[in-house]
Amino acid sequence: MKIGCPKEIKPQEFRVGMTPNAAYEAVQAGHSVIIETNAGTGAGFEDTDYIAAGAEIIATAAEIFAAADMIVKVKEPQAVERKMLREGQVLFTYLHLAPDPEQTKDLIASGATCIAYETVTDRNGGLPLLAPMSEVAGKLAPQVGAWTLQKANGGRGVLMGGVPGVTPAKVVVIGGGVVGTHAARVAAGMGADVTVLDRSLVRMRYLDDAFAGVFKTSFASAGNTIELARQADLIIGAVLIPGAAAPQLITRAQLSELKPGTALVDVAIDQGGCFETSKATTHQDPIYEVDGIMHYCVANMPGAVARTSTIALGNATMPFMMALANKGWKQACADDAHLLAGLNVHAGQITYAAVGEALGMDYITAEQAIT
Ligand SMILES: NC(=O)C1=CN([C@@H]2O[C@H](COP(=O)(O)OP(=O)(O)OC[C@H]3O[C@@H](n4cnc5c(N)ncnc54)[C@H](O)[C@@H]3O)[C@@H](O)[C@H]2O)C=CC1
Ligand SMILES: CC(=O)C(=O)O
Ligand SMILES: [Mg+2]
Repeated sequence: MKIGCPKEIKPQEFRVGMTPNAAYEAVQAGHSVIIETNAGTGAGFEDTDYIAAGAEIIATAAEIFAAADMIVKVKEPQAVERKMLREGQVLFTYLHLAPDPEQTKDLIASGATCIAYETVTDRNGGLPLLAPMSEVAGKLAPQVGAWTLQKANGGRGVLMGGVPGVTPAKVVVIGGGVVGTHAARVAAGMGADVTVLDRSLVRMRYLDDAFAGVFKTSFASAGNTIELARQADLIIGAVLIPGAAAPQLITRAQLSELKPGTALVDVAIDQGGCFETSKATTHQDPIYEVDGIMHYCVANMPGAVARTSTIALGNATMPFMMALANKGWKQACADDAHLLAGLNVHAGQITYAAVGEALGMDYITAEQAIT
């Protein structure tokens, strides 16, 4: 199979879909790998590293899209990339379709087979291709939250860890999964007073066992959420219902109940965001204010630490990419229900229920798509 990896074109996105190690693995298995020139530079991988791995360097994305049987990327294809996809081609990347009708319509129109990293599952009920980037974004969230809290950035002027004689910042993390746990650990490590809200009692039992004394847990009822939000300096949104649009847990009307200059970091923005007033921002212009409350809503947070993120993502995607290349997408998905769970669009149809439901569009099941 010919595997193609274009340079990411989303603003300030420095990650790359294939590391030289991934290229080497594919080449050793008899596949050919084409990489757009300078695709890895932002993550510290030079064209010469890919050539040493046995890949070929290609001048333009257009040539990659035209030649490759499978495109491996990081972020959802941008409009110009979607025009280059074609029927029979496999796209393996993050998609986040539920809040994105335009992208969904373009992928349907392309006829391509689109497998979304974020809905591939594992046998423990986890999301193995989302997890590494959730670990990164979770660890970044208190860091960017602390920056947003600084007075010059519109924040309350509260230091995360406080100082002797002054209490630390109160941090509320909504959603105690991968993002939430990593965010809570780092915020607690900075000395903040941290509470994690979740609706899963099973998850909260685990968090309490593992992190008692580090951070507190609380059930994410609407009442508890607003009560803790009123006291918070920093609120981190980290909920997920896989594949679906994020539930909105703080409304615009409720912003007036928060302390002026509170920082909201909505990591769940790639699924539409869990605060009513969230809208996606970029690393170039990451924060904005609504009713005196500062919002940070960057949809590709891990791009800020592109080298760490690229290597972490590549470690996770490699076995799935190899299965797709070695067996072809249909056999690979037929053999592995967890990879099949990643199928979001195939040959002009949505194949993931939560995406169809979120967008009010027709869908078939992934099982129907492979039979
Ligand atoms: N902005 C960015 O750059 C990035 C965003 N993300 C996003 O962060 C979000 C969280 O991802 P993960 O932590 O990996 O998911 P996860 O599945 O590990 O955790 C989500 C948690 O939310 C909880 N939850 C669901 N509904 C809830 C509700 N109404 N109230 C309270 N808790 C609720 C679940 O019980 C679960 O524990 C996802 O939308 C993911 O796409 C992930 C990486 C990077
Ligand atoms: C998960 C995701 O959207 C990202 O890493 O950018
Ligand atoms: Mg998006």
